[in-house]
Amino acid sequence: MESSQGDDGMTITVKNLGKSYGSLKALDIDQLTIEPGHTYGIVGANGAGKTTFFKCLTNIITDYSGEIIFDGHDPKKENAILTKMGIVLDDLSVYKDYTARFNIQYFAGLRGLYDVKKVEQMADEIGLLSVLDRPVKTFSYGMQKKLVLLIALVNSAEVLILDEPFRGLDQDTVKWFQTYLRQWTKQEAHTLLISSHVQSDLESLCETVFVIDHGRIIETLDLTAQSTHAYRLIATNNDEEFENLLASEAVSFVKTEKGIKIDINSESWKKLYPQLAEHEIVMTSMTNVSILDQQGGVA
Ligand SMILES: Nc1ncnc2c1ncn2[C@@H]1O[C@H](COP(=O)(O)OP(=O)(O)OP(=O)(O)O)[C@@H](O)[C@H]1O
Repeated sequence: MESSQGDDGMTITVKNLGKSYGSLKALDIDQLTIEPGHTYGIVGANGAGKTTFFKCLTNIITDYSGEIIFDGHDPKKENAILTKMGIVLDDLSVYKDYTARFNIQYFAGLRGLYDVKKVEQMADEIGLLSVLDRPVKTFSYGMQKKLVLLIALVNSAEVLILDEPFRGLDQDTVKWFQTYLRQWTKQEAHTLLISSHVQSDLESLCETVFVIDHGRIIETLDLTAQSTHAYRLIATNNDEEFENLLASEAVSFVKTEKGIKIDINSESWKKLYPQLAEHEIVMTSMTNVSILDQQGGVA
């Protein structure tokens, strides 16, 4: 088994990972590596297997087949390795009868780390300072979400695993956490793995995105490599003529329900674009296509 030492961060390798609920195969991942110091997203439809995957990674689910290895350590046998991880799952499992401050102290104390000033400053910035001494059961969903995120962030983790971390948060708080995470991931050896149904969250935070479908990783998108492409959905006054022109000039395109998808940075499109007027083709709309909608690219 491979092993890395010191402060180089943690490599997570997944091999032949399988998890079933009764007859339902919820997870079936052949091979996947999470490199230290990188940022990863995971996308997939409801029920695709994201939470199950995160629960296996964090040892909440242990009856999986195959292996998950952290720097040569099997977390099922050596669960101390999990103290290097900060985890936020959607079920908000904290001690609800106790105060927010107790929960922060308790979970941070498990790692022997607790910087009161840092915690209070962060709590202040996200509007939790005045309620730190209230029992968590009196918190709204959003306040509880802020608390579990705060706990994950103050714990000086090397790896953050965040399942839908921004669901239920207001826009200002989402921006605060995104800014914090961007700074956090810039520090060497910090690794982020995040799921979100909001594509812009992943685009702004992740270098690599795994697409999961029925428990399988069906695609791995390199968002850094795709940044040179700029896909647009274009509608015109005469789509049929427009498509003929694109085909005759060898401009790659995909016809979708919402319009004709084109990489407007491609050389062939740049050459064709000035000719549209000659052919009496007028663009009636042009909208951005998210990178994560570009799976499979342009034909
Ligand atoms: N405890 C459980 N018992 C039985 N089936 C389960 C259980 N947990 C999850 N499943 C099933 O496993 C599959 C994967 O669920 P999972 O929660 O991992 O999906 P997800 O991608 O996180 O979905 P969502 O985006 O809706 O949160 C689904 O078909 C789900 O119904």
